[in-house]
Amino acid sequence: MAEESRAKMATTSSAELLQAESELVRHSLGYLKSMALHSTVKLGIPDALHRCGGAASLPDLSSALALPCSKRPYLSRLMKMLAVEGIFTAVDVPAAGEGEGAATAPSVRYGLNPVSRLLVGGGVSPCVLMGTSPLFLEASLRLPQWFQRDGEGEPAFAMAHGESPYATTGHDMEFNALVNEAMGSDSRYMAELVVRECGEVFTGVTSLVDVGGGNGTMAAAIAKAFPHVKCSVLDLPHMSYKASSQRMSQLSLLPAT
Ligand SMILES: C[S@@+](CC[C@H](N)C(=O)[O-])C[C@H]1O[C@@H](n2cnc3c(N)ncnc32)[C@H](O)[C@@H]1O
Repeated sequence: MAEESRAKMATTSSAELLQAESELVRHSLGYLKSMALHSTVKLGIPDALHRCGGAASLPDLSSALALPCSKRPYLSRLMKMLAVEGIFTAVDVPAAGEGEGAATAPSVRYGLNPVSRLLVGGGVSPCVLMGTSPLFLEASLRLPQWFQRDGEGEPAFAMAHGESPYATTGHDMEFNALVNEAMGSDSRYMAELVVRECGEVFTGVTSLVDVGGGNGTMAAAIAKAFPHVKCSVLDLPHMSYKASSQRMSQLSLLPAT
């Protein structure tokens, strides 16, 4: 062991060393929290809880998800982790009856909270899937090299994939759909808030252009709520515009060249 490390260990208590080591392990595996959230969306857990009335015991949730019996015990770990992270609620259900004669063992019911409710019925699930997509994860692994290069230089995504995310959406249709759905789902949710909370900013406005307006979700919501505003969306030609947006007379689409 290097002299310096030995000196450090001599001045640090065993409890502190154990705590420090467990902090490092916790942070090194921190990406598993993102992957647990990714699994939640892929497995359809928020929708399953919603179908169960908003909360369910583990056996009921397993049945609703139609998981193979061999995997059911692991659902408990996943749900416990997600509840600790604030994605679901966890309520202890005490045993019915006492001692040996108890009719049921103590159990836990997991339920939706404001965070996981955003994932019901699709909600903003596409944002979770985009954030945890392999292309973005690979880009994040380029961060050390990005720091080592002088100047602003290429962003980490371009270092990993040789082009910007919006160039990739031009030829990778799966990634294009992922990005469009993520942006659209976020805009749908944000549009509601913008219209409800910030309506006064459109007073006196007769037209607007949403530059980089994606699939036109935000512009369509503004056009619908404020019929006096003529809205245009400028975006790259391969963005898939919502059919409903195209039908609105005061909304036009301007493909960028
Ligand atoms: C972060 S997304 C925002 C999407 C949209 N505002 C929304 O909330 O759904 C950025 C948008 O900018 C668009 N974009 C990127 N480069 C562009 C360019 N050179 N000209 C026009 N739009 C561009 C992308 O296609 C993408 O839709």
